[in-house]
Amino acid sequence: MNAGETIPVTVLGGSLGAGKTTLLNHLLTHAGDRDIAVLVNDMGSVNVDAELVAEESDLAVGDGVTELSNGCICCELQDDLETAVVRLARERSFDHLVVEASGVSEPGPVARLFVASRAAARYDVAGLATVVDARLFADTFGDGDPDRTVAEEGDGSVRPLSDLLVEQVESADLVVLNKRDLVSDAELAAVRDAVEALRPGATVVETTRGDVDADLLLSDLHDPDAPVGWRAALENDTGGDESDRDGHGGHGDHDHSDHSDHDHGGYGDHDHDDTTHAEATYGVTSFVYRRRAPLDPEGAAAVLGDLPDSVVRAKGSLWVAGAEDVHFTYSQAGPSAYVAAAGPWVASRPEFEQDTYRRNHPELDWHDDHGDRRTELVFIGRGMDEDALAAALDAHLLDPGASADAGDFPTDPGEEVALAEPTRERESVPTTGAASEGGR
Ligand SMILES: Nc1nc2c(ncn2[C@@H]2O[C@H](COP(=O)(O)OP(=O)(O)OP(=O)(O)O)[C@@H](O)[C@H]2O)c(=O)[nH]1
Repeated sequence: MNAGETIPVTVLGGSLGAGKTTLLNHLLTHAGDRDIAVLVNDMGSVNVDAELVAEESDLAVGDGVTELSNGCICCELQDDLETAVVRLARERSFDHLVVEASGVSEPGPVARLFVASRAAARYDVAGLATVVDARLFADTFGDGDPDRTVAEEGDGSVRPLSDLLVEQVESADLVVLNKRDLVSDAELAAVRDAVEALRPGATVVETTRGDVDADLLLSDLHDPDAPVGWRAALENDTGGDESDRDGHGGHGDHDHSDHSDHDHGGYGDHDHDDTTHAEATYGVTSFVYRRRAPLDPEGAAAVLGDLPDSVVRAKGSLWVAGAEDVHFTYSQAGPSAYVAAAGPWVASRPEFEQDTYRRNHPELDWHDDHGDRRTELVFIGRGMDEDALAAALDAHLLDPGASADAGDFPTDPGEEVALAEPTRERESVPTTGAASEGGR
């Protein structure tokens, strides 16, 4: 590398036991004459992964492989990671850096480190690769063994594995469907469907024991502008002309403004996002439910806490009666669904703040009466009964200002409550190969 040149970085993510270390070893033994530096993060105090990688590749820890232990690099080890990568670039010359994030790290924040820190001057993100345990994914989003749908976070708390799987796929440029040998063709097709829906446009490859093509993995795959599935649906939808968004034109038989026979400010629709590759290729559809009216809290919680299995992912904003100043966000992935208080609506802030905000965000969808208050949810799934889903939510629409008790909904910014969550038992979480393959 010449002075001043940046080093490409590939961030490797994936759930616990998905096969990241196996893939890394495959990569190191098939790297040809490339000089690859590897940075491995492991959750335990002993960095098992670094040792395994070093062992199999004849590299000593501290030589080609640098270890960071005792934490998750997306949160408490960010500073260490930054220091380590800057030091690495100073002390050694190499062609490519691969960072293996622990199985519970979110790859996004790790990648951002290389864009927005001291490391940015030395590195360029070439891609985010997510290794998916195809077996685990099929189980989590298929029939679902609830005991397996839990992962432990760095701080010792638990969160549904399904959430993490979804996030790791959503941010990937390359999705490696590993453990091909443990799924049937039909299961693999279903996993591909879901992955395509969550991350349209990502490159998807199938591997056994991480036998990924080194050239592909190390190539420049990163598209920072490629939106994740749900965001793509939302953006495609809001990108339409105003008449579409008002439900007065455009999407013909998918326009459900007639579900709300009372006037909610003339803003009710339910549109297909019919532009995605996933839909054309895999029969995966998404649609946006958007209403300018508050939802009855209890009814909304009942519907959104028990979505049909056909929905793989749902996400968006909620306007909830009884808490009309709180902008709620909603996120569902497989068997888990959460509502969080994101803070006040812009329309609930003092007027001068509203003006400033709107000046700085001209794209903000603003309604004369309701400001930015809205319910706007995108649903991604296979074979969804969109009419039934829209009707189920419409049944709980109230008039703006209607009194209601928002009882269980969170109100402090950042506070989150579960509308649905899988069984939270730690002992069945696959943390090693033996455990992840047990019970199959
Ligand atoms: N059957 C099968 N087993 C695999 C495959 N790839 C990896 N494994 C096994 O799965 C287990 C976990 O693989 P690792 O490479 O350690 O996974 P990891 O993602 O690095 O795991 P963590 O670091 O704990 O997150 C090991 O026992 C591997 O031998 C595969 O394609 N098929």
